Amino acid sequence: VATNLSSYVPIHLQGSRDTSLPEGPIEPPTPVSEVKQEPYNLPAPYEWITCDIDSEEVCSEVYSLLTNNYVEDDENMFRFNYSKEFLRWALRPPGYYRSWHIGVRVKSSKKLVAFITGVPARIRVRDAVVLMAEVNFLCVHKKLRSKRLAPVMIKEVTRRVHLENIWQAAYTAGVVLPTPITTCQYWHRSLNPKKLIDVGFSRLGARMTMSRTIKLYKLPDQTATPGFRKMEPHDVPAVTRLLRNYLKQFVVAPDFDEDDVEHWLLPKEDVVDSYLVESPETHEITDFCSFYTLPSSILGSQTHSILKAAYSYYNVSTKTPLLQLMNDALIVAKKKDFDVFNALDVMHNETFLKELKFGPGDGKLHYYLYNYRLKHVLRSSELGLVLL
Ligand SMILES: COc1cccc(CC(=N)NC(=O)c2cccnc2OC2CCNCC2)c1
Repeated sequence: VATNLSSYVPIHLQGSRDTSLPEGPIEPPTPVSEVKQEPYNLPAPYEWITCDIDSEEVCSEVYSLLTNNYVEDDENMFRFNYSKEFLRWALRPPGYYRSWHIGVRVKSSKKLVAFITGVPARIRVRDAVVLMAEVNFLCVHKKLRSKRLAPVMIKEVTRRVHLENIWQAAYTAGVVLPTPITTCQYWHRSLNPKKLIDVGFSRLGARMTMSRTIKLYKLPDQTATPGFRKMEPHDVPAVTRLLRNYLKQFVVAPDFDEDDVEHWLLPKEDVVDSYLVESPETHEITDFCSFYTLPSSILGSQTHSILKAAYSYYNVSTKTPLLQLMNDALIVAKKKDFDVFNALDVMHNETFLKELKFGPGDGKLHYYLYNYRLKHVLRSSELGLVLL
């Protein structure tokens, strides 16, 4: 029988799609003593500066650099506007290294013109818990673009991570680089549709009036779930158990302990909100939802300057349907005057997105692991990691 040659699989590859490199670290660690001890060279006018984010002055410089030069949407209408409180939270988790908060400044003027950060995180990949750096906030001043600063900053943060005997990293990007472990679609749920249309974030639907649109997105005044309340410090052990158990089902997920949960998930005003469901009968904590606060500057509007956005963080549903839990999250976000609630199609989010009237965003967020090989690209629903 003539075989269709295009479907021919060489004998040594039959049985499994890829028998070459196993899943796991690609390059083995080297002794820390063999890591380059001195910083990489910068172009002449610039120098490295380790940013002490605790310092009000330095934090303000970092805030201003990001506010004016960090990531914009594809149509350059919005720019992320991380607050100083948010940056201090994001950059000082348990075990953080000040040396991983890396700035570049002009030698003469001392002006901060670029930034990149890492924070340590225990990330589980299938059954392996790996200590990694989460790399974020890579930013070069608009006037210094294509001076090849970004590649040397990435090398420098990698060098400083290696000096702490850490050999893997995780990061996201809106652009495709070699090789995403997964690609997520982002979704938006209007909370203040009139403002979103006024500033050009959303458009009035066909055959839709403004009043019809406002009605479409209207939410109840009160949450629906009995026992739904803000998370409090005494809830940390129970939330840790609940979250660890839930995250087990995902291929890649943080390996949170109680110190991590206390830092990343206890409510912090204008930074992170977290709620849980405590059963009125048994007082057992059965469900959890959280979102972080990341406003965006509105670049071309006379009437508004800030878009107040909530970003879905970690959600756990064991008794309350996820749909109802997330609708309660929308209700509290609306009451806190957020304009929009954003979510990626990670974990089980796709089960509620359409039904809760999220609309697809116009871009994708790609996730990457440095120096760790996965045999197959993941479905976004296999991902249990949300980066800031
Ligand atoms: C609305 O204002 C924006 C300002 C800048 C960029 C974008 C589009 C965009 N790039 N959005 C996302 O990356 C995104 C969409 C939904 C959920 N998380 C997201 O990104 C997070 C995680 C990665 N670091 C930035 C924040 C929107």
